[in-house]
Amino acid sequence: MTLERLNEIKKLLNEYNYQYYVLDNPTVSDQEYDRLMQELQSIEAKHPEWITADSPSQRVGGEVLDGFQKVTHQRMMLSLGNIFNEDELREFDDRIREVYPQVEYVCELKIDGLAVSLVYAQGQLSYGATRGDGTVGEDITHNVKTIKSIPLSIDYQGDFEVRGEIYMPKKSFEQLNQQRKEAGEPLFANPRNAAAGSVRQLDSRIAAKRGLDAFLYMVPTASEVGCQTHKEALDYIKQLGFKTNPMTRVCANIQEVWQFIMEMTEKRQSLPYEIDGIVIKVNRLDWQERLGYTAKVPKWAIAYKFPAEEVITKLKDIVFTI
Ligand SMILES: NC(=O)c1cc2c(=O)c3cc(F)ccc3oc2nc1N
Repeated sequence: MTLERLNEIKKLLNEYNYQYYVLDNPTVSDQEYDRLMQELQSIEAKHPEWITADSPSQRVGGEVLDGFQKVTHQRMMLSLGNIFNEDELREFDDRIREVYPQVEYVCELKIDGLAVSLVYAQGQLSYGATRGDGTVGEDITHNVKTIKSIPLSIDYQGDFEVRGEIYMPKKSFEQLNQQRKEAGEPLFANPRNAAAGSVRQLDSRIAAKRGLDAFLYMVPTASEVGCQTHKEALDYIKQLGFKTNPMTRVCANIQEVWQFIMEMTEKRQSLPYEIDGIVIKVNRLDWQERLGYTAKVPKWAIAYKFPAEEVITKLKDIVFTI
């Protein structure tokens, strides 16, 4: 019966997507994947009433919108306060330790992309939205669906939101600018602009070809699903099938945080995606709540920003001339 075959193929392709795009560890050849996708699309062409929102065929894009809908975030999407050196990091730590003398942090790479909120209902992706002004963002669901590491359905039946960063890997960025150069089109200045320009495309077929990816890093209702710490929240969404960043590290104190920052400053150039800093978060979720927010930023997290590249080259020059 072709409906059984259809469901069997969907299960296979979703599994292959997960292995290839989330685990970065494909187990089948591209040919085998394409053959199955063609079989899926031919069955769906014959039986459009069998097409579901989470079918792998929905990833290739095809919707062309005439404008973006607005979405109001159930919880504000704030940005992070910035610090730029070790002294400011210690000041951040001092402020936290006034309330909690012993505090464990989680350090994450600060992916240089654009923030996204993914909302699921009854296990299906309901919508994806940009941060916008923190309260109202743009509905970019049609383009989010083309990002193959973002699951179209999850094994969680209640309402569920997860937030992260959509980014363009360096390789995709170089390929895209090479194509644009050959086509005589203006180049993107950096992967962040290219990612932002791609998710703002009204035609999802264009976004589908941009090689976008995403890391998820925040679960607003983590404590409601039984997580005590931010690290547990990250592990929770990972087991739901979301892509989380493998470099994340729990640090027992601010010395270990600074050690991580030094290590990542070295490793930064070799990463397959751009980062513009390190995000440091208090690990315990109840302490995050207690520490709270200012009008614009959380008090329990901070972004250490790397010095801009040109500054580094200038400093080298100065040292050289002296
Ligand atoms: N770019 C990032 O890789 C990244 C960004 C944020 C945020 O913007 C952010 C904003 C908040 F209000 C709270 C936590 C956050 O955590 C974050 N964690 C990250 N890893």
